[in-house]
Amino acid sequence: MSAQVIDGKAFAAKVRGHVAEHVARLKEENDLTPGLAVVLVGEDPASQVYVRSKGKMTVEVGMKSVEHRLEADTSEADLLAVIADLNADPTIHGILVQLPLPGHLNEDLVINSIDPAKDVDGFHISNVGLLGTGQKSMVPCTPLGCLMMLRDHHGSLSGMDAVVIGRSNIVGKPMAQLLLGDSCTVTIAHSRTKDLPDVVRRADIVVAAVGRPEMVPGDWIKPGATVIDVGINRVPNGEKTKLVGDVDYASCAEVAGAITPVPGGVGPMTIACLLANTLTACCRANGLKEPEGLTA
Ligand SMILES: Nc1nc2c(c(=O)[nH]1)N[C@@H](CN(C=O)c1ccc(C(=O)N[C@@H](CCC(=O)O)C(=O)O)cc1)CN2
Repeated sequence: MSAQVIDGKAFAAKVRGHVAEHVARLKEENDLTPGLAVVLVGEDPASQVYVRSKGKMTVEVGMKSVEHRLEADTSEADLLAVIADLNADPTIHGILVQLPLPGHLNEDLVINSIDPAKDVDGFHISNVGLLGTGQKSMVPCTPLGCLMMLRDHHGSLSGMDAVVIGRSNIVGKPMAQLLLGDSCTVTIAHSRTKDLPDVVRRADIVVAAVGRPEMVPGDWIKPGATVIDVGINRVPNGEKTKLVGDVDYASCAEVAGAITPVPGGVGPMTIACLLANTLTACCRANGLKEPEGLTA
């Protein structure tokens, strides 16, 4: 068997197209422009690339884009002051602090200082609680992107066995909540899980989010299962480097029914969902109907 490749790049372009249509309508009918502010502290090269892409795509869908680039040694008080200003700015509907932050900054404190209604990353403790209790919240972008691809591929996920490998607050835990919300039977597996290969072999849906290059081989995958690879690992490739996921693509693609590639799978959906969340936040802030199909 050779798996169907789920093209995240094409799907993300479609999502951004829907967002752009809604943004144009908001402008025409309500004289409103959604605004997204991205805060970057320090000079991490990968973060700089992601922040540049976010700004470019924000403008491409017709939204207002604001960037705050702060020195790596910025104090917590100064960072909190930037966030407080953005919280108070009525033209800004979404605020995102690019992670990881330099080690001297308390990530939880910083994230929880963002107005939960503008927390388009869905990392604020209030949004975590709302998602966990099945209430309307801002949903973290990467898991939301995975859910959209799964719904698009399967239609209903009800009754399916899903295994999420990884228990991070940013991906693993919210992914499990979303799958539960769609009535999957969900297992969260991690580094201490006993008999991990057997646990994964039971799954109709495998979401790999461990951050270990090519950790999941094809013989862990149930024939026909859907494999969503969240990993983005840069590994040596001769004199250069290449990107690989958390699953061994070649062997998993032989067994799976469908699989996301790396690059071009989950990654592009992260930024598309960030734009979708900013649009949703703008609609909620103004008491307008939310766009359909762009949130959980
Ligand atoms: N505040 C946040 N910080 C971080 C998040 C996040 O969602 N919010 N996620 C990641 C980084 N990230 C967005 O910020 C991100 C990662 C990867 C991609 C992507 O499109 N990847 C491409 C490959 C890109 C490459 O060549 O390096 C792909 O998979 O095809 C987009 C966004 C950590 N920080």
